[in-house]
Amino acid sequence: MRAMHTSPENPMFAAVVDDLATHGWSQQALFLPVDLARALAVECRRRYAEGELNPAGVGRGDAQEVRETIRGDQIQWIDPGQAEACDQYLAAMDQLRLAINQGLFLGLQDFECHFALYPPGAFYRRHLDRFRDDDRRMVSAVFYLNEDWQPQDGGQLRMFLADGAEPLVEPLAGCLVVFLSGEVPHEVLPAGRERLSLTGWFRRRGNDPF
Ligand SMILES: O=C(O)CCC(=O)C(=O)O
Ligand SMILES: [Fe+2]
Repeated sequence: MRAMHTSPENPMFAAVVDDLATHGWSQQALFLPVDLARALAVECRRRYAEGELNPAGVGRGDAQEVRETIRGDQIQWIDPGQAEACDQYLAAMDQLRLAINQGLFLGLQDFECHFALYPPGAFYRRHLDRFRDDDRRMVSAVFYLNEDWQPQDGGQLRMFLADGAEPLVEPLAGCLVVFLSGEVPHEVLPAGRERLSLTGWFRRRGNDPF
């Protein structure tokens, strides 16, 4: 990846920070090169074909359960050192984490993220990304991997903003959406074709002394 995309001076990072501060969300149409989105899509499809993705759950810890009437995506958490494309993505997101900390003083400590694959017809009903018993998730970030996505393919992300606006985002390859996890309810509309993304959360340190 070219240095431009991970430099803290990247004007796109400044735009994300500014948008988060003023509107609670941000959309960057070409946050990372489409080549990287393509490599991530290949990696996601490979893992799906090998049976590594699992139906996503709702809730947290022992209370977690699969409920396809709420969400129908299949996910796999990613770790560093598994694939070059994933590592490039994680490096970019770490730079973004530092930029957000510099601009908004959120004290973001880490970033957790998973591949998500919505088979045709899958959706995710309106929800907030923060758990009742765990408020470490501060900022949600979704990076889309779908080339040639058409509006009639559905699968848009709809956000419900405090001012009543309900912006829709097409899940187009290279696009990043970032929003405040505890403040922006959102939903994924039914996707007419397979829809791929990387969904993640910047988290602050927990209160737990361990
Ligand atoms: O894929 C998206 O557009 C959003 C996914 C989402 O809301 C989630 O995984 O919590
Ligand atoms: Fe969400």
